[in-house]
Amino acid sequence: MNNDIASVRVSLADRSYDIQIGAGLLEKAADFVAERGGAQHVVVVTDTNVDELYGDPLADLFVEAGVESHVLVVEAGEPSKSPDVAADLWQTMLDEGCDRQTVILAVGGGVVGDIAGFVAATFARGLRFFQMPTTLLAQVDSSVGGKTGVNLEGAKNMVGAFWQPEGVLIDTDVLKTLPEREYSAGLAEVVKYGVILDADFFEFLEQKADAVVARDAQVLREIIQRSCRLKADVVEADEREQSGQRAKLNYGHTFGHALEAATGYSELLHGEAVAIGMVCASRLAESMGRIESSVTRRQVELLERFGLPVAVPDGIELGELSALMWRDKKVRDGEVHFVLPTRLGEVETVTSPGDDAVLAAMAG
Ligand SMILES: NC(=O)c1ccc[n+]([C@@H]2O[C@H](COP(=O)([O-])OP(=O)(O)OC[C@H]3O[C@@H](n4cnc5c(N)ncnc54)[C@H](O)[C@@H]3O)[C@@H](O)[C@H]2O)c1
Ligand SMILES: O=C(O)C(=O)C[C@@H](O)[C@H](O)[C@H](O)COP(=O)(O)O
Ligand SMILES: [Zn+2]
Repeated sequence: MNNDIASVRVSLADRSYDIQIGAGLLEKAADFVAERGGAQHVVVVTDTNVDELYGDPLADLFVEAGVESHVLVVEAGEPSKSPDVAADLWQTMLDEGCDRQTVILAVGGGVVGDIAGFVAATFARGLRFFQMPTTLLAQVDSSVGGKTGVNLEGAKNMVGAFWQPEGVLIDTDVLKTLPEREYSAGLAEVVKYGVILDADFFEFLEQKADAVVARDAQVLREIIQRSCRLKADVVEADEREQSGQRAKLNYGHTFGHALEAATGYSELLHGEAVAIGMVCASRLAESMGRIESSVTRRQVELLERFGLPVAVPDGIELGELSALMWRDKKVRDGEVHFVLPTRLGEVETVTSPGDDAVLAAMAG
């Protein structure tokens, strides 16, 4: 194992925690939770793919550490982020004798992290919770910041809670087994950070694009650390999305979530929908005269280089997408709010730009 561990602190008063990033950290999982959680009983929530790859070594680690553990496995994929699956997990935990001393460890991608976090926030009115993200998307985004929840039909993440983990352990080695399409999906959220917060980071991604695609270990580690720091800064400033700052992290998501809902959460991956959504949002900003066309062009080129889609797929009715946007959590006083770029590295929120402009942005 490479002992070089990077650490990112998320400072949230009594809810502060560390994100540890390094190669081979999976083998520290049991100690990481036991040291912080003082845990005697850990419920590991994971999915079928991750369990197949990492379930056995993980279970051995808990035995060696003398910590009793149960593994609860959900079906891999977005449909598992549902109220029904949450209810199954609550019931199983009750049947297994879980109580308020039980600690939950999410091991998987954003689906596992979001549903395990939601169960942690709600079972017995709240359990201690840790994240071990295993997709790039989860390592750069979903494991940090405490948004947890499930989808309703036609409305993404509509039921949930803010519930911070008490620690996040990121083993960059597990990305070696991540399928190409899932790796690309994670890169969409990485590009997002460059557009909304950090033009230098965007340029770094452009310059290192080949190394990024090749999953170069050093570049990956830098990307994960910088992304976690950028997200932590936003979460520290606006933990519960009240002041408008956290809404920046939603760039591309008003279009993206509508795309995911319109396709039944099964055709497009979240990162793919966000990639298309960012291009739609940028085009919308361009049509309103808010940015130069080069801002959109550079996003399109980088997203394509990373193997991501940049246009609404054929067969999706644009009017239906537009209607689904009214279920966005950023709707206030009957107005849809879009996060739009003002230049690379900066965004602002714009209220109801008009249906025609929104439809035109999606049409391309
Ligand atoms: N809470 C947040 O702040 C936040 C942020 C961004 C996204 N999200 C949510 O995250 C979800 C998407 O997460 P995701 O992209 O990680 O998808 P995912 O959790 O579905 O994981 C993608 C796939 O990769 C597999 N997998 C996971 N780790 C693997 C590994 N190391 N090797 C091989 N296969 C592996 C999984 O089994 C799954 O099939 C969406 O529901 C999205 O809404 C939440
Ligand atoms: O952490 C946040 O805040 C984000 O917006 C990050 C997004 O990438 C993520 O997809 C999030 O789950 C979207 O949140 P929602 O509030 O729009 O459901
Ligand atoms: Zn997202």
